[in-house]
Formats: sequence, structure tokens, C-alpha cells
Amino acid sequence: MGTEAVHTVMKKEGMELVAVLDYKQIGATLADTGLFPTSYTAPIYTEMAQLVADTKPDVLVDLTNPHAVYAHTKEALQLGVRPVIGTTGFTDEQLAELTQLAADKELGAIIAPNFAIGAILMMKFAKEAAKYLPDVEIIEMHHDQKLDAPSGTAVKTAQMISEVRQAKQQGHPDEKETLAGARGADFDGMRIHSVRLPGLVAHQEVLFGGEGQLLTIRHDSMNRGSFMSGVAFCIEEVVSMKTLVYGLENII
Ligand SMILES: NC(=O)C1=CN([C@@H]2O[C@H](COP(=O)(O)OP(=O)(O)OC[C@H]3O[C@@H](n4cnc5c(N)ncnc54)[C@H](OP(=O)(O)O)[C@@H]3O)[C@@H](O)[C@H]2O)C=CC1
Ligand SMILES: O=C(O)C1=N[C@H](C(=O)O)C[C@H](O)C1
Repeated sequence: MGTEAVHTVMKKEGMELVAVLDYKQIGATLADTGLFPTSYTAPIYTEMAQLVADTKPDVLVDLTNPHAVYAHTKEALQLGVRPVIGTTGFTDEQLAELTQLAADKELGAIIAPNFAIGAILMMKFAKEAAKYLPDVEIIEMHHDQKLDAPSGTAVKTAQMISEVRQAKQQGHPDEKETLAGARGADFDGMRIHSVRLPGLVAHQEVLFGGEGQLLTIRHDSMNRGSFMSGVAFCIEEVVSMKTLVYGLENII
């Protein structure tokens, strides 16, 4: 994702890639990585504070990992740089703290569990369907290198559905798991199932059941390119914002 995002910014008219933050590449430039044409000489930093002092970026894009992203986002806000975050795995407490920090600093920030427009539509359609069909299970399917489960998209989908779905504990009231985890994760009484397999990229089905009927809303990302128009959109939007927005559905 990071490599794709670097390409996207470099190709986008009106945007300039001023630097890259990579915790391992000491003293290197993009040209040294071999991933980019040698004309791409943006410096690679290992410390965000130094990067910001030297290059004064408007925006920091983070596509790293769930263990590092909270610290990166907080540091960016403290340094006065607007974060655009695609990395998933925030806790509710972390989101609340970062929202407050952005408000205090009057800085725009976007945390987008999914940048793909099709995935945003899937979530919006699922929220609409849940008003009428409150029995819902989410199946998210990803490549087997993914660190967080459930996916950020699945959590966001469940949160959006919960805003409109009448409270309900699904399944039989006396159901019993004979193998732990068989019924998936419980989010307000609805279930989330995480599949991890090589060969998958990023896929999700939201299943709604009703009397004698089943509705399935499905989205598939076939490659990382599916997320890039969303990344560019967020970079453009965040510079004129003054608060943190969690989820692209709030600004599209
Ligand atoms: N919002 C969206 O639409 C999407 C979000 N994602 C999310 O984006 C994140 C990245 O995904 P993906 O590119 O597939 O993951 P990868 O594992 O392929 O890439 C993550 C990169 O981050 C680097 N990294 C890890 N820790 C740090 C750190 N502390 N500081 C700087 N760099 C670090 C890794 O380096 P190294 O390998 O050397 O440790 C690696 O190069 C995940 O959280 C994923 O869920 C993914 C796709 C779409
Ligand atoms: O790790 C991934 O690959 C993805 N992560 C995001 C998530 O957790 O929802 C977005 C997309 O599903 C790809």
C-alpha cells in the first residue's frame, strides 16, 4: 500500500512527495530502494520529527501496521501535520483521543478503514438494509499477511449498521459453541467472521436474513490500485478540514 501511495502522489498533478518515513531505511532516498525511477529522489527518514522539521509536509499518509499507527497519528497531529490514515486496528479509546487532539489543534485528519469507493457503497447499502433486515452476519476475507482481525472495514460496517439496527442478539438464545470461536466475533449481537487465505486480496460479504429470503451485499478489491483514488481524494480534502473524520462515507 505504501509503495502504491508513493506512486499515486508522485503522479498526481498538484501534489508533491516531499519525503518518506521508513523505520529501516537510514540515509536512503527513494531512488536507492529500486522501486522507483531514479529521478524520484525524495529523502527517506526514520524520525518523523526530523522529517517534519526539514520538509514541512501538509499531510502525512500512514499505511503501516496496527501496532505503530496510533503513535504515528498522534505524533503527526502534535507536530501540526494532517494525518491521512489507511492503517486499520485502532481501539475506540484511541479514536476518541485522536479526535479530541485534532479538534484542540484545529487540524484536519482522516482515518479511513477503506479507501475503495465500492467498499464505502457496500457499507452504506448495508446500513440501509439493516433498517429492514436486522439479522446480519459479516464475512470479511483477506490475504493471510493481514495482522488485524476483524478487518477495519468489518468493524466500520458493524458500527454503521448498529446506528440503525434494532438491538438484537442473533441466533438461538440457547446456542452453544462446541468449538470456541465457531460463531465468530460478537458486535452488538451480530457476528463477524474473518477468513485469511493466500490468494485473497480484500473482500467482504454482508448477509441479511429474513423470513424466506436472503440478501447479500458483496465487495471485492482485486488489487491495491482499488484504494488509490480514495487516498488521493483524502489528501486533497484533509487540507481544508479542521477536525478528524473517521470513515470516507462522512465526506463523500
Ligand atoms: N484503508 C484502506 O483502504 C486499506 C488499508 N490497509 C491497511 O494498511 C496497512 C498496510 O497494509 P499493507 O500495505 O498491505 O501492509 P504491508 O505489511 O505490506 O506493509 C506495511 C509496511 O509498513 C512498514 N512498517 C511496519 N511498521 C512500521 C513502522 N513502525 N514505521 C514505519 N513503517 C512500518 C512495514 O515494513 P516491514 O515489512 O519492513 O516491517 C511494511 O513495509 C494495514 O493496516 C492494512 O490493513 C490495506 C489496504 C487498504
Ligand atoms: O489489510 C488489508 O489488506 C486491508 N485492510 C483494510 C481493512 O482492514 O479493512 C482495508 C481493506 O480491507 C484491505
